[in-house]
Amino acid sequence: MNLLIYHGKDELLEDLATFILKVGNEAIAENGRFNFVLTGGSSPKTLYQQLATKYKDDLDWQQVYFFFGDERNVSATDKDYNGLMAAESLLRPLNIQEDHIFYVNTSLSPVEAASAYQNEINMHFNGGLPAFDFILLGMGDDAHTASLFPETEILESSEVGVEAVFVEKLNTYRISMTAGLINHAKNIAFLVFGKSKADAVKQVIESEEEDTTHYPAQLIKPYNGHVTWFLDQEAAANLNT
Ligand SMILES: O=C(O)[C@H](O)[C@@H](O)[C@H](O)[C@H](O)COP(=O)(O)O
Repeated sequence: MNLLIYHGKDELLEDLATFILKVGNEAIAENGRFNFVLTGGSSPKTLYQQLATKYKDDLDWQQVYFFFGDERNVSATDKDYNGLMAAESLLRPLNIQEDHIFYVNTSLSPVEAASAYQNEINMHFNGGLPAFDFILLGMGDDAHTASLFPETEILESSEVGVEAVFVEKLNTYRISMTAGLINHAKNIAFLVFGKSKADAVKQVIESEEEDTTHYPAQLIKPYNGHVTWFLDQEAAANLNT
């Protein structure tokens, strides 16, 4: 695990963008495509905007295939739809062709949407192991990541796939990649800002005992890849390092 702590957001975003571009250029050079999983939430918006402007010429974006680590059970036109935020801040500005963007089809029921998404991923990887080149993750102040929320059944899943998750405290369904699918990625980066996340960051990164039920982000341990934490000083405030 790499732990990068930044005083300012600008430097953090510059380093994270540079990391994404490095992995992307290597993936395209090696395989002719870059399989990139986006996160939702508010933290990545500025990063996405910068990738689409400041860094638009630093990667052959038309060779990138975009996926989502999770999606809310709302219409694709709803402001809370992760795909819409990404489309507005990154995908449309870069004119990414539609068949290179894998949105979760929330017009289906959550279970059907999860199954359909898993099938799309399996087809994209020709039925082979779905090992994404890069998965960007956020983390909530309850240590959830993607939609791996505390005390939800998906945390027990041994599947390498996508599942519907009923999140009690939100009283709604989410569709999420499982930890097993995320952990097959070659590169994983957490992007975590702010004081409200400091306790969760400490529990996930430094606690002695593993308690994945209450701190699900602890499940993220890539089998063959690397996980890097991009933290601002506030989110890292409670760490001993
Ligand atoms: O659908 C989502 O909301 C995300 O996938 C979720 O896992 C997010 O990354 C965290 O909730 C952090 O969200 P913020 O970046 O808004 O703090």
